Amino acid sequence: MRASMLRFIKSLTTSPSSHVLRRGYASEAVPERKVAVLGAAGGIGQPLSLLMKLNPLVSNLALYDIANTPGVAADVSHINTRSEVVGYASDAELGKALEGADVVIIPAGVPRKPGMTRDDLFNINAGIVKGLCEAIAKHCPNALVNMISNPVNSTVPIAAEVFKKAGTYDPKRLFGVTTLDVVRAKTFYAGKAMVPVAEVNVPVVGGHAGITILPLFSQATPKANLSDEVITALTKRTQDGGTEVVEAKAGKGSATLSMAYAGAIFADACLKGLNGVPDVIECSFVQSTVTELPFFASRVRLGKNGVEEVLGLGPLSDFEKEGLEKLKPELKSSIEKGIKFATQ
Ligand SMILES: NC(=O)c1ccc[n+]([C@@H]2O[C@H](COP(=O)([O-])OP(=O)(O)OC[C@H]3O[C@@H](n4cnc5c(N)ncnc54)[C@H](O)[C@@H]3O)[C@@H](O)[C@H]2O)c1
Ligand SMILES: O=C(O)C[C@H](O)C(=O)O
Repeated sequence: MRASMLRFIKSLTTSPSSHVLRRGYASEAVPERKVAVLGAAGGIGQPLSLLMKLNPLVSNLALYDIANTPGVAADVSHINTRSEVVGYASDAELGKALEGADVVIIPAGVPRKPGMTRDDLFNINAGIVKGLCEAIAKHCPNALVNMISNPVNSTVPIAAEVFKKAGTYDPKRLFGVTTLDVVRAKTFYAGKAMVPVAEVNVPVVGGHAGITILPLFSQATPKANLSDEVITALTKRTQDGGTEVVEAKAGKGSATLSMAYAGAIFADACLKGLNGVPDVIECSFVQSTVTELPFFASRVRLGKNGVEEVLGLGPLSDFEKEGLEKLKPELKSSIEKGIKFATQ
């Protein structure tokens, strides 16, 4: 997945776009696909919009934000790639931004400052996500929704409840984006295992906050003989990856560039699945029966209708089994908090 993303970015800088459209993303003509980014002018939204503009699977790119959209849309629209870009700048234009969308990516909402947990964002972001999901239910109920806004462990259940209330809920079409946890786990593992990072695979399961993020380094490939101490340190660094960035940015927000990259990887996987590309697998926080919790992140096979199959956890080490049991109460309460907010 990562290699193909890098390939298409490279190809776009060296080839005319007509050439790019013939490249191997699908054997037949590349179908029309509309992607909407909600929160497109933000720290994540801007580089994510750029990356979606570079993606040859996208034919229409709708950029929506409540502030600064016209400048971002004008800027991105000048790039000579396939998609047509339209900016939508106010609540009144949200419906048009969403109409006909195949994939809706939501990075709208406030980010953390040092000392905050993701749950501290709940009071502001829950309302933002609820409003945007009500509009999705009305204007593009069949879209695949990629939820980036934090706290993901609660915003995904909020979205599910909004869609249920509107009668449009399809669990196959709602995704919490946890790809950044996988991106981090791969990078940190490659550094310790001394293996080429592009070849690394590490599933990350659970949720997207602190100890609910559970990287399964026992299943990492290429295999490496790492000590228990190193695995413990890698696990902690992956769980604290967001905080590492929040602290380094010292009050100027959280991860934006690595998140845009991760969001673009996940949206690309959704588009490939919709287009019928086989064996597209990414980790995501989805409705699940893998554990007793109603939502859980694990590897998911993507297809023409979104989630084709939620894959199981596979064999866990004792350390991972312990981590799994430890994360459940926190994840459960974050899910319940989201459901309560959306149903009250
Ligand atoms: N899932 C993840 O792995 C992950 C990673 C990084 C950040 N995040 C989360 O993503 C969110 C955005 O982070 P950021 O750094 O881009 O923040 P930001 O403040 O830079 O950008 C947020 C954007 O959302 C817009 N916005 C606010 N309310 C809106 C609404 N109702 N409709 C449309 N747009 C609206 C703002 O105008 C702003 O442009 C935060 O909640 C952050 O915690 C998640
Ligand atoms: O840490 C944050 O607040 C942002 C995001 O969830 C991340 O993992 O980087």
